[in-house]
Amino acid sequence: MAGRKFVEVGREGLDLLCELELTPQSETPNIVKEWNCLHFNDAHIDSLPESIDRCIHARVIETACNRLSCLPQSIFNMPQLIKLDLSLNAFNSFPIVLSGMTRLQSLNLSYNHLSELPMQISGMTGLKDFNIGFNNFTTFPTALLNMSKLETLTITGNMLSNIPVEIKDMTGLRKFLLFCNCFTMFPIALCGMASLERLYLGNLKGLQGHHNHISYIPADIVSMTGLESLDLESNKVTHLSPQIRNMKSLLELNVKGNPLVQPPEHVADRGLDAIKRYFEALTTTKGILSSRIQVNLLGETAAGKTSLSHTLQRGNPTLTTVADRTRVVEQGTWVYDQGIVFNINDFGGHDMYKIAHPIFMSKHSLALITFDLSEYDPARYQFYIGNWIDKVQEKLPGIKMAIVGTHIDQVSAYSAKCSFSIIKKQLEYHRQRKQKWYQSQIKSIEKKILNTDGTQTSILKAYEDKKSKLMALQDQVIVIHHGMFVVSSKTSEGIEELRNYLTTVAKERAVILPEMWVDAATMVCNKKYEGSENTLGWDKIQDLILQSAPTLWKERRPSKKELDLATYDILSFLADRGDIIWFDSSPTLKKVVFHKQEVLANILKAVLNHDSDAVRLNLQQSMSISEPKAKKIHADIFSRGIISREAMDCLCEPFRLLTTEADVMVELMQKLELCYQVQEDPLVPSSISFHFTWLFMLERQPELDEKWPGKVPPGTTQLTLQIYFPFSCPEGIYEKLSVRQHKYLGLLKTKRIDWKDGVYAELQECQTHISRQESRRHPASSTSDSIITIAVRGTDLSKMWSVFTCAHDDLMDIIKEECPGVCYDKYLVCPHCTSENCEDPTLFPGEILDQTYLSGGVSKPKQVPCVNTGVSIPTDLVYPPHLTMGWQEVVKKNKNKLKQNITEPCLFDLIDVLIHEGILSDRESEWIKTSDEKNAVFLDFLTMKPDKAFDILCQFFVEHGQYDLLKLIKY
Ligand SMILES: Nc1nc2c(ncn2[C@@H]2O[C@H](COP(=O)(O)OP(=O)(O)OP(=O)(O)O)[C@@H](O)[C@H]2O)c(=O)[nH]1
Repeated sequence: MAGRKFVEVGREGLDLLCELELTPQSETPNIVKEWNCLHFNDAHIDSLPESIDRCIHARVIETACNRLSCLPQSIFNMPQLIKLDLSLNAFNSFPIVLSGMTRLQSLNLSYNHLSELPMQISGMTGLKDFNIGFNNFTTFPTALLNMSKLETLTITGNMLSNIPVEIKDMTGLRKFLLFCNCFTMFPIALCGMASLERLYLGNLKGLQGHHNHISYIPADIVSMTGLESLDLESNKVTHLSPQIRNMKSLLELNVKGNPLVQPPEHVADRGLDAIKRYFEALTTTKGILSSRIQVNLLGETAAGKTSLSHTLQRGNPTLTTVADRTRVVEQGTWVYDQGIVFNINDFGGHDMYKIAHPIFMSKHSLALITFDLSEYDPARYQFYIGNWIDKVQEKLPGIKMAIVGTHIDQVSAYSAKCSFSIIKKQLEYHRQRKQKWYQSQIKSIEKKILNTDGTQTSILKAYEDKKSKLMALQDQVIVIHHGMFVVSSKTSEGIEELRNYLTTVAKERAVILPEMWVDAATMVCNKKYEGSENTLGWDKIQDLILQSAPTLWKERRPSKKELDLATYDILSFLADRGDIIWFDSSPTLKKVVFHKQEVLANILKAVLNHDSDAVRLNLQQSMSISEPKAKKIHADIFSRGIISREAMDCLCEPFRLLTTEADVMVELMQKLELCYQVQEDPLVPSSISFHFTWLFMLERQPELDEKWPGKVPPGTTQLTLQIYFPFSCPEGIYEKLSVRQHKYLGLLKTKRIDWKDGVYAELQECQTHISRQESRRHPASSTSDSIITIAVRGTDLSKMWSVFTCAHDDLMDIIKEECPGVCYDKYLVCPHCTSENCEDPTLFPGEILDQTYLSGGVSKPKQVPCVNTGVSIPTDLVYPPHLTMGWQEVVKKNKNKLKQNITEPCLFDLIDVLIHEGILSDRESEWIKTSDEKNAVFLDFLTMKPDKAFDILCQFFVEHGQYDLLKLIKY
C-alpha cells in the first residue's frame, strides 16, 4: 500500500531541501523520504540543491520555468526518478549527469538553448519520451539514432530540414513531433519506418520564424504501415497521393490550411474517410479539373447588382428596368469556359432580407460589395460600403472580397478618380479603426492577464482564449482586393478587368473532381430548370446519382451504405460551391435538398415580408380563407409577429408546395431560428402558431413595468450581463437569442412577453429580461455601438445562475455559429450597484463566465470588492457556483450521479486520454481498472489532479455528446 501512496510537495519542499544542503551530515526527515512528486516550477532558482537525493522515493521532478543551466551531481543517486521536467530553463548543453540514468523514462528539455546532444545520451536506456522542442537544433542530433527504446520524440520548433536515413534504426519510435521546423520536403527517410504511429509535420499558428513548407507527399508514404495519425496542417500541399487510401492503419489525417487541389479542401474538411472515398471514386472515373465558384453581389438597393450579374452572365452590357427589384436573392450562372463556372448570387438590398443572406453564402465564395459610383456620397461610406464589409466579415471572416463601383458611364473620368481616391482612404480608415479596436482590446486583455495571479489558471485560460481569438480576427481585418473595380453595365467599361480578376481567382481555386461527381452534379443542376419539384428528396437524388454513375461503379452493386455515402459526398460538394442548399446537420432536413434556391428565397420573402399591403393582397387572393380570417391573420402578423400554421400555408399558396414540402419549410424556419413554436391550447393541434421574433413591431408595453420594475425590488437580486458590440449589433443575433430561449419554456407562451427589442420570461422561479439597445453613436462613421443585456432576477441564487449562464452560453454559441468575426466585449454588472441604482456601476470581466472551473482547488474568498462603491459584496453574486466551490468540490458533490452514468468503455477511454496527457500514471490506471468501484476510485483520483484534468474531463464529455454529465460538473 505504502508504495502506492502519492505525496506531492512544492516550494516548501525546496526550502527544506536547501536547509538540508547546509547540513550534509544531518539525518533525512521521514517526510522527505516519502515525497515522490517534487513540483519546483517557477521557483526563481538557478540551481537545484545537492541534497535533492535525500528524496529517495522521488519519481517525478518538475522544475520548469527556472534559470537552471546545470544539475547537481547527486541527482544521479535517485534511482526511482522516472520523470524530469527541465523545460523553460537556461541549458546551453545537455546535463551529462543524466546520461547514466538508466531508469529515467521521460525527460523534457524543451525551451532551452541546446544545439547538439552528446553521444553518451545513448546510456539512457530507459528513456521513452524525450522533448527537445524549441531549442536551436539545425540538424537532427545523430546521438539519438542509437536510442532504439525511445517511443516519443519531440523536436518541434527547431530548424530541421532533413532527417537522416539511419532514423530507421530507432525501431521503438511511435510518435514523432516535428511541428514548426524548416522542412520543404516530406522527410523521405521516415517512409521506411513501419513502427511509427503518429507523425506531426504541421505548423502552429502565430509562431514566428518556424514553418514547414512541405508541398509534396511521396507515394512511398504507404510503406509507413503502422501510421495512425499524420498532421500536415498549414503546409503547401496541393496533391495527396491516391495511395493514401491503401494506408489501412491511418485513422487521422490533418491537412487543414493547405492549398489543396486533389482532394479539394471541402473533401479534406470532412475527414479521412471522405478523402479515401474521393480517391476511390477517382479509380472508377477520371479526374476533371474544375472550378465553380460562388460570387455574391452585395450592396444597397439600386447599386447595380442585377445589371452587373446579367452583364457578366450574358457577356453583353445589360441594364435592368427600375421596376426590376431583387428580393432576397436571384441566382444565375456565368460559364466562362468548360472548366470555370461562376454561381452568381445577386442579393436584394432590402434590410429585411439581409438576415437571409448567410443561408445562401458559402464560406469558400467571393463577395463583391457593389455601389453606384454616380450617387456616391463620401459622407455615407458606411452605408454604401462599410456596413457591407463589416457584415460579410462578421459572418464569414477571411472570405475574399472586392469593391465594385457601378454606373461609371455616368461619372466623368475626373470625378471617378476623385471618388476612387476618397474611397481608398475611407477603406484604409475603416481598416485602421477596426485594427485599433482590436489592438486596444488585446492590450486590455494583456493587462488583465498581467494583473491575474498565475494560480488562477482558469480565468487566465479564458483571457488567453479571448486574446488568441482577437489576434486571429485582427489578422483578417478587411482583407480586400488591393484595387477597386469601376464598371458600367451600360457600356461594358471595366467589365473585362473584373472578369479577369474573377477568372484568375477561379483558376487558382481549380480542383480535381471525379467525373462521376461532376455528372451527378449536372443532373441535379439540370433539375433546377427541368423538374417541377420545389425540393429534391433523398430517393430522387440517389436516382440521379445512379443514372449518372459509370457502369463500372454500378456493376459493383454498391450497398445502401455505399450509396448513402456517395450521396453525402456529392451533396456536400454541391453545397460547398453553392449549387444547392443542404442542411446536413439536421437529421430530418438532411434528407431534403433545396436545389431551387429561389423557391426558398421566395418563401422567406413571403413570410418575412414587411410590406403590409402586399401581404393583405396575398391573403385576400388566397382561396382557402375567408375575408374576416384574412384580416385576423394580417393583424396577427403585423402587430404580434405571429403566423399560424394555416396562415403560413396561405402565404405559401402561390408556390404550390406539397404537404411534405410545406412541413419541411416550417421545420426549416425553426431550424434557422426565425421563429419559435407555440401551442395556445395543448388539446387543439390547430392552435399551433409560429412567433417570428424578426417581425415583432411592438414597443415595450408599459404593463411590463409591474413584472419588471426599473428598480430591483427589495429582497430580490439581479444578475446582469452586458455584451457590447462596437459599431453595430450583427443582424439577427438578438432575434436568434430570443428564439433560442424558448427551448426552456417548451410550448408555453404565457410565461414570455416579447416586444421589438426585448423579451421577458419566467423560468425556474426566476425572471429573465433580455434586451437590445443602441448606445454610443459615432458620427464620423454614422454607426452606433449596441448592447445586448441579459438580466435575471430572483431570490434563489443557484437557480438564477443556472438560467443566467444558459442564456450567456446560448449567446456565445450563436455568435460562434452566426458571426464568428464580430467584435464584442462583455461585462458582468455588479449586482450590488444594480440594487443601489448606481449611475456608474462596477463592471466585472465577462470572461468570468467563460471559465470552466475554479483554479487551485480552493474555495474563493467569501467577499469580493465592489470598487466603485468601496464595499465588499458576496463572491457568489459575481461568480457562478462552479467557480466559488472549486471543480473538485462540484465533482465530489455530484459523485453519485457521475458514478452511475459513466459507462465502463467510456471510463477506459477517459483513462487512456488522461494517461496520454501525463495526468494519470499507469499504476493509477491499473488501480482503477482492477477495483470493484471503478468509477468511484477514478473520481477520487481525478479530484487530486491539477486543473487540466477537469478541462480534459469537460472536453471528453463534449466530444462524446454527454451534455448531461457536463452540466453536472459545469453548472
Ligand atoms: N447607366 C447605368 N445604369 C445602371 C448601371 N447599373 C445599373 N443601372 C441602372 O440602375 C438601376 C438599378 O440597377 P439594378 O441592377 O436593378 O440594381 P440592384 O442593385 O440589383 O437593385 P436591387 O435589386 O433593388 O437590390 C436600374 O435602373 C439599372 O438600369 C450602370 O452601370 N450604368
